[in-house]
Amino acid sequence: MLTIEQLSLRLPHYGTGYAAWWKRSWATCLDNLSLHFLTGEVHALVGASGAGKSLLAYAIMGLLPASARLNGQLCYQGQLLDKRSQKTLRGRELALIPQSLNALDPLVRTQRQVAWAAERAGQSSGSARQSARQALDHYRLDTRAQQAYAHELSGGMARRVLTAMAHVSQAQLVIADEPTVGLDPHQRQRVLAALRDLADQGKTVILITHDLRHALPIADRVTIMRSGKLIETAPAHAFQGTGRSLTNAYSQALWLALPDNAFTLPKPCAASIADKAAGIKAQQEISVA
Ligand SMILES: Nc1ncnc2c1ncn2[C@@H]1O[C@H](COP(=O)(O)OP(=O)(O)OP(=O)(O)O)[C@@H](O)[C@H]1O
Ligand code: NI
Repeated sequence: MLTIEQLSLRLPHYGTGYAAWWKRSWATCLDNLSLHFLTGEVHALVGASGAGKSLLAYAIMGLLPASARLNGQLCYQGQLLDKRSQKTLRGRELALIPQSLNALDPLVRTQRQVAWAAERAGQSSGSARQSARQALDHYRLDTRAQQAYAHELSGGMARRVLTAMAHVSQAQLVIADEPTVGLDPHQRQRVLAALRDLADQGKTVILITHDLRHALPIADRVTIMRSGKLIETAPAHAFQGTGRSLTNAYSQALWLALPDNAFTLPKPCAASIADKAAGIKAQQEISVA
């Protein structure tokens, strides 16, 4: 349903220090990515902080900064996805549940915000109000939460409001950027279940996370990213045992570095020791972050 072909992204980057602040160079933030997302799947994008996950989401949504230099091609339902079509499809066919909860308007009550999302997708104001109520009920937000302002919601509730907005937009492609950050296990479970539910209804869900453990229970496939590059795409069930079905040492290391898997660590062979060490370090950095 969405195909990415040889996508590269460069962003301007300014020197530091008195002598160099005005010098502009270009940083390659996404490096020649090719990837295909299927209808009805939860596809997890997993990688450490700075891997390029959010930038890939912005590239798909057409929300990159004006200075961005993008090469390569995006195709949605067989049609070229360019700036113009992204603008038309955003909020209708394509929805982003953003990483920052600041995306909620602090001055508007929950139900009204969700109704606006439905109106943007083409519903009349009456039916938008009804869709908003239904969606918020569906995500188990009670009447009090539906009438609350953003600052009165818990992190988990706010994520479910953002998910309800994606739900009423009827989007076929939903990208959830780090939806589990800062949530307790119960809230996290609810948010992940809501995303799985969207995929089971035939939508495509891209789940961006730095935590493989959160992705695996609901993902069909997992793509590992590192420093703007795609490392490996594998079915979620490949992440088991000693990770032998994974083809890349970094993916294996990410899997084996999870706390519950530490005891299965095999004696690393000389050729992969460096990459495994890097992977474990990345995982530790992630855990600290
Ligand atoms: N507007 C920007 N201008 C220049 N560089 C940027 C910009 N946005 C992001 N970057 C750089 O691109 C790289 C990838 O950023 P991105 O936000 O996509 O990472 P991420 O994988 O989503 O990380 P996180 O898990 O921390 O959200 C980082 O090194 C970041 O510093
Ligand atoms: Ni991000």
